[in-house]
Amino acid sequence: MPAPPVGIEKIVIFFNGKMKRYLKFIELPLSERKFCQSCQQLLLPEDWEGHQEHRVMGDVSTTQLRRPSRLLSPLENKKTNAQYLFADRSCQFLVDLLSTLGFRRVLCVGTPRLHELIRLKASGDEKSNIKSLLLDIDYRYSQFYMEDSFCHYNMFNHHFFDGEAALEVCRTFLQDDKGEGVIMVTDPPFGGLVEPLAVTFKKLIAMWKKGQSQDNTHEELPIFWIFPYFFESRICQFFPSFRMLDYQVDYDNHALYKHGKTGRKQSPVRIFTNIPPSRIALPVEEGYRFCPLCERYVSLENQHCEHCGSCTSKDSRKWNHCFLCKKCVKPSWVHCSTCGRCALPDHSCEGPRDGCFVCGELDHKRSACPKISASRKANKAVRKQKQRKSNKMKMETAKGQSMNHTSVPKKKKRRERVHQYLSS
Ligand SMILES: C[S@@+](CC[C@H](N)C(=O)[O-])C[C@H]1O[C@@H](n2cnc3c(N)ncnc32)[C@H](O)[C@@H]1O
Ligand SMILES: [Zn+2]
Ligand SMILES: [Zn+2]
Ligand SMILES: [Zn+2]
Ligand SMILES: [Zn+2]
Ligand SMILES: [Zn+2]
Repeated sequence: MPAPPVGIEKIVIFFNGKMKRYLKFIELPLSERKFCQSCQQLLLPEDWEGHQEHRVMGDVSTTQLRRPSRLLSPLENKKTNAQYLFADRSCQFLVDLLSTLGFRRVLCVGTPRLHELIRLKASGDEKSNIKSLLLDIDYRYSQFYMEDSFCHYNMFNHHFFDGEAALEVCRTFLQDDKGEGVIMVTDPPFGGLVEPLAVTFKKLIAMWKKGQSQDNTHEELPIFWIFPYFFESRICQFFPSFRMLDYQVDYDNHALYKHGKTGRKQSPVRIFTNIPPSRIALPVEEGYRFCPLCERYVSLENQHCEHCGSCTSKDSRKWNHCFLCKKCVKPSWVHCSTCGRCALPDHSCEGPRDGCFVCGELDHKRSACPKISASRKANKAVRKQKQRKSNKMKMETAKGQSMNHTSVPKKKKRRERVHQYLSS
């Protein structure tokens, strides 16, 4: 028998069961293209009978197939872990930014809507031919993508559900072109712990590094980590080269929004990155300006403090400089002479202290204290992570149920912290 042409094994892998179904599906006339909303599944004529009592949508167009994040309903099981999808404005901003910065490959970790917009642009515009690989735990997406553009993945323990073949897809993607022109963009569930995520991202960075030539050893894999601003100290503890941008990431279905004075929605979500902020222009028409002293774009309300020497606001409100604390503080805080620092006016000076029990700072709790040994906490998180069965999560997601990674008391604590930040 003649030897198969080079690469045939790879092609065979692509045409697995799911893909065969997809190819059959797009061959169907429009009137026979159905999607079961109850089961979140594309239906072939032989499946129809089993879904008679379900909510079935007909005439699924090619345009709809190219935007699975609109066809699938976002997972909304838990407030802290819901699938928050980018609003068009933010998604468009990200794609334009990636293109302006000259990236040719984007590893999308938990960003299905960004992945699909990149692919849409690439198919419609010859010039912007950016490739994208999506890693996500939401298995429903496997119906719409080949194995070279989607891997079923758990970002909390760096697990590829389809084993070595999927890991190889990711490795090739990161190491292609000697690792040049690639960026990782991630938007993890906000209820997730920073430590296991950081451990995972370091593994992806190491994978990318292995494809680098020897003389590039000091280079870093460019990353956009999208997360609420109040995790800044935690993220920078693991990735000291990261800076937080002022850009407010908007979502279609975000529970943490609150209305600002202008009536405009204020999002607490920001971009953390190791790309110099001076290279990232934020849209002036959306209320950002360039601060020549800080050499970065900031929101209009974020004023440059001459005493601190920087634009100090973290939450896009105007912060005030306190000469006693020698730093800028949130507008809602006043200096308390009993405590010797700024705090909310209704804090209790006696009784249990607000803020951190370890270092006394008011802007974080003990659990987020940068002074507690990072390694001790990371080890604890990894131990906890190991205890969780990865297949439990696989089953839960397949059923569209909870994607819960944290114990109940921890989650409750985190929700309280989020609330505390948003109401101060
Ligand atoms: C906050 S949403 C971000 C979606 C993004 N804003 C978008 O529009 O493309 C979190 C994403 O991470 C995925 N996700 C949740 N838990 C995950 C896990 N353990 N491993 C990998 N992905 C996960 C969800 O399915 C979801 O797509
Ligand atoms: Zn059904
Ligand atoms: Zn400034
Ligand atoms: Zn100041
Ligand atoms: Zn003060
Ligand atoms: Zn006090």
